[in-house]
Amino acid sequence: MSQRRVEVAVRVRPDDTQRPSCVVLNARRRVVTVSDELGAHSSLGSRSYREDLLLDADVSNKEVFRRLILDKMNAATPDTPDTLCFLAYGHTASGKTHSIAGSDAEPGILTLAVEELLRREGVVEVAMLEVYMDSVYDLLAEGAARRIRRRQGPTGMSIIVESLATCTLSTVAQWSAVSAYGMKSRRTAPTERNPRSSRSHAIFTLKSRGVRLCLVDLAGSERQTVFSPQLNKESIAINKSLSRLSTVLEALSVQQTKEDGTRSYVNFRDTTLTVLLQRYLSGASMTTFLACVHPSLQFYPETVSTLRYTQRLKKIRTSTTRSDANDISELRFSEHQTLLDELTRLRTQVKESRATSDMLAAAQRQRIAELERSLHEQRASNTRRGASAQREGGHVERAKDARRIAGWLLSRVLGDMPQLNVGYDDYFDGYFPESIQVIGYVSPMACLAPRAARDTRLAFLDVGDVAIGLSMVDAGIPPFVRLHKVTCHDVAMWEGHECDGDGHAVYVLAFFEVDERTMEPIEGGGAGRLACCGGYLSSEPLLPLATVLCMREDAPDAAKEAVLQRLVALQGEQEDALDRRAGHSREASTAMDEGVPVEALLDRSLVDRGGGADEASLTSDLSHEVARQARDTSNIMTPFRALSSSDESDDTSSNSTSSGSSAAALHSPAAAALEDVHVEAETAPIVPTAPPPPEAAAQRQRPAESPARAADAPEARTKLTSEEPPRPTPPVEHGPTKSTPPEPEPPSGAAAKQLPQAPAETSKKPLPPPNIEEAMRKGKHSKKGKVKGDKLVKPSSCTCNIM
Ligand SMILES: Nc1ncnc2c1ncn2[C@@H]1O[C@H](COP(=O)(O)OP(=O)(O)OP(=O)(O)O)[C@@H](O)[C@H]1O
Repeated sequence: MSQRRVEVAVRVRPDDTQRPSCVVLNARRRVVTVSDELGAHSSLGSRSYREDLLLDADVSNKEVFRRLILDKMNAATPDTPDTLCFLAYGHTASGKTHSIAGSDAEPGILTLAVEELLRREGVVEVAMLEVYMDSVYDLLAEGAARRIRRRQGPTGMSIIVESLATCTLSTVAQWSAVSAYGMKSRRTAPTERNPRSSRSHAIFTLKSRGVRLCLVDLAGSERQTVFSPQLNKESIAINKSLSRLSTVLEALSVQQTKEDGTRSYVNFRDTTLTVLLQRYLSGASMTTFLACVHPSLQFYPETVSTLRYTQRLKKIRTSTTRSDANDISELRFSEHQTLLDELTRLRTQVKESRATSDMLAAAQRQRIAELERSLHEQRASNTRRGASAQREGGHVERAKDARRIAGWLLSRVLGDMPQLNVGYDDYFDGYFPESIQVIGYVSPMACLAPRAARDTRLAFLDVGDVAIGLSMVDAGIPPFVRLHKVTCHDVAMWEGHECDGDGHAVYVLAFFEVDERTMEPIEGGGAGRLACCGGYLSSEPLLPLATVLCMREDAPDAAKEAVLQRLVALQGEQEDALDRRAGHSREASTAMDEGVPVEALLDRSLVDRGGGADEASLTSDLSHEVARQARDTSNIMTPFRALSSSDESDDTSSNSTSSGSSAAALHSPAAAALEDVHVEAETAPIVPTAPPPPEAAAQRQRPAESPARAADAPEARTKLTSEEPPRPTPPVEHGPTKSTPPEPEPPSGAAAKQLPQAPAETSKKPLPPPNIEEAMRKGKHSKKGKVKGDKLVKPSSCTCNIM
């Protein structure tokens, strides 16, 4: 006996347009009214349609699933068809795909059905296909295998889709993977009304022991107003298949039972879609049509058309037919047993992998706790350090600014006196392969204290860019960065160096001291390990000790000079910003803006120091700061430690009159120069000076005095410095050769233009007495050669140290 097995539900999606609504639902009477109060589509007027079920815009997919599928699954009896079919129908952008496939935020009916079947039976078989331009494509197959053929089953009622891939699933995770793959394979395209409009009809089949489900996401009926050959072709195919479906439904709705008990003929063969849906519309299933509508007045004609369609569906009557035994969707008993076995095996696997992941999670939790503890400790120690810095010298921020400016002034001195950097340069040079040369570096002040010993507790990061390297001194680097070990010589593996215009590579390496609390070596061959040296992983933000610029040794000097000029220019920009903030004069940076060579900056800085009262007091502040930092090695930004006495016995024996790390740092050649700057700025009037008498030169070559001695004898220091000529650098003795002092090497290039040749011609402030001979006597021969024979010379490519 024929009966009604097609149910119709109307779902109104939320309105995303700013237009008035044209749909009113009367849930009690189950009537939808579509009205055009503004008369925009007056010819159609207001219509009412009675439906089986109404779902308004607040209803979720879960609720739709419960009311339209779950309730039927629960109410199934041996007399009802074992197949449930669910078709989403409606115009474009009305919410069909949202209902069936859902979104990341809201799972669709398909996922909810898979989860339910897995819960009930532990296993489910899934197939997905799409009908595109009247051809069938397997959504779970790849490449050419996607296009598949259909054929009539032996009884004529069923359709067999040949070689359709089916997946047997036992977990939700497996389903997630399968559905993501299948959905991605669907043909979609942006259209006028839907940025992800389905260009095909999709049919999803779920089979388990008791139930089989067919979910159909029909492509939306649409009118193309924008000309696009492809979209138009697709639209024609979509509208044609929907129109044939409509014809079939119309025929079914008026289908008569003949005298011999047979039913009048309905032609399903015109399109692939109707062929595939035949069994679901002919009594072998309980079928639900979900008519999706958009409430906006803009979609008034489409909404009326969809609801008219539903009226036809309500008239369809079918007689029950049983499933075709040869249908591919049939699960046979032996298969069932196999599936149960597989299910048991998979469940055991899941249990085991859960145990493993529990162990991993416990280890990770422990590691996180450790990291949090050390972070906490470090924060506490930073706070203590910050508080003591405030007690000592006032505001921390101001001290930082002063340090930067002081560092810059000092770099001008050192820029022209590379011999004072000898220990520092050698320190970094010692780490790199012969082919790589250090050409400049950016560092906080106290790092200038040379460290002769090769200390392997250093790590570096190739930051790839001079500007980034410069800003890192202040900003630091974020945590969880992999750093190279200092011994890493595999230059090809250093990341992302920049190249100058002529293709000369510039390596910008930020150096960090290895701290066991915040950095750990990466052991084993895991993915996090650097292939060249293994590397360290930092778990905390870090501030570099120094950022070192390197180039290939054989790069032309002009290229090296250009990189340094760029560094100087960048530093100038930073200094400008600081000046603006602090309200200082910009005069000091003018030279950099104009691109004056590094050598010339020394003179300009000395002239600046001879300026007005404000500058003099600034210089005095700065020189205090310089000296203070030379003593202070505890700052977080200056973790270079002082020279140990075993490393530098010569240094300490010749220079030191006190002990302890700060004293050691102070008596390095650079620190001696700093001390000189300090004393001079405090006491010396700035006067043009005469060339030094030989004794003064000899005096200048003596070891630097301790701060205590300097403070005790300001007169002597004043006298000494006032007698100092700024240039030329005196000859030095080196090694065993104690011959006649050679002539000082004349300055060359830009330096020759800028540096005074005779003291009488200049008003520049005299240079503090650097302890050059001491530095040279220490025998720190840079492999780049800062000493030639008995002569002290500038390196062929200048080294610039800028803070
Ligand atoms: N009930 C709803 N709740 C929230 N968002 C919805 C709802 N219905 C539809 N949408 C959203 O509207 C947009 C269009 O919906 P969807 O893609 O489902 O339309 P469609 O009817 O399948 O269109 P087409 O036929 O062009 O493929 C999507 O971004 C979707 O998330």
